[in-house]
Amino acid sequence: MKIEKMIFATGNEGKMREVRMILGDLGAEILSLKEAGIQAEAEENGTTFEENAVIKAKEIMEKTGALVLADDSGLEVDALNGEPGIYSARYMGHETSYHIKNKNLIERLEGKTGEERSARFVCAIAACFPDGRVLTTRGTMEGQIGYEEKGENGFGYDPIFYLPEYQCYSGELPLEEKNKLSHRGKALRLMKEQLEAL
Ligand SMILES: O=c1[nH]c(=O)c2ncn([C@@H]3O[C@H](COP(=O)(O)OP(=O)(O)OP(=O)(O)O)[C@@H](O)[C@H]3O)c2[nH]1
Ligand SMILES: [Mg+2]
Repeated sequence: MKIEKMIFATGNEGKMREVRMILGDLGAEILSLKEAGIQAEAEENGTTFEENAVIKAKEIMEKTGALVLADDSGLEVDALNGEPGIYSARYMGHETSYHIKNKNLIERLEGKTGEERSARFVCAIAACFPDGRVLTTRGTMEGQIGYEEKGENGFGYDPIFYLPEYQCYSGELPLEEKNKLSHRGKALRLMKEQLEAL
C-alpha cells in the first residue's frame, strides 16, 4: 500500500526534524500538528512509552480520520532508577530550561564514574490507522551521563549524553549521524519497514 499522507502528532520541533529526515524516503507527505492546524489535548497519562505514543497518535487519528504517527521518548538514568523516563519532558517542570535540567542530572550523579553513569534514550513510535489498526516499535541508544554539556546539535538532553563508543556527546553529532545511532532512528526505521510491508 502506497502511503500518500500522514500526520506526525508532535509539538516538538527537534523530533520533527529527525522524523522528516528518517521517513523522507517513504515518499509520503508528512504534516506536523502545526501544519495540520491541530492542537493536541490528550493527556500523556500512560505508564509506558508505547502507551503514551498510542494515546497521542489515536487522539489525532480520531480527530482527523488520517493515518497518524506519534513518538513518545525519554532518557532513563540507571543510577536514578530509570528517571526521568516517561517524565523526561516534564522533569523539573515543562518550563524549566534544559540547561537547568541537564545541570541537575549531572549534580545528582556526583561521585559516580564510568558504568555507574549508564543511561539510555528510549523511543516508542505508534501508528494509528483510521480502521483501528495500531502498530508500535521501539528503539534505544545506550550511553552515559557526561560531566558537562557539550555540542549545539540535537535537543533536550543531547548535550549531556555521552557515547563511549564514539567518544563524543550526542549533542556534538550532526543530525544524519545521530539518526543512524539514535533510539528514534531505530524505532522509525522499524516502523518504516512495517509500513512498507502493508
Ligand atoms: O536530548 C534528547 N534527545 C533525544 O533524541 C530525545 N528524545 C527524547 N528526549 C527527551 O524526552 C522527552 C520526550 O517527551 P515526549 O515524548 O512527551 O515529547 P515532547 O513532549 O517533547 O513532544 P510531543 O511529541 O509529546 O509533542 C523530550 O522532550 C526530551 O526531554 C530526548 N532528549
Ligand atoms: Mg509530550
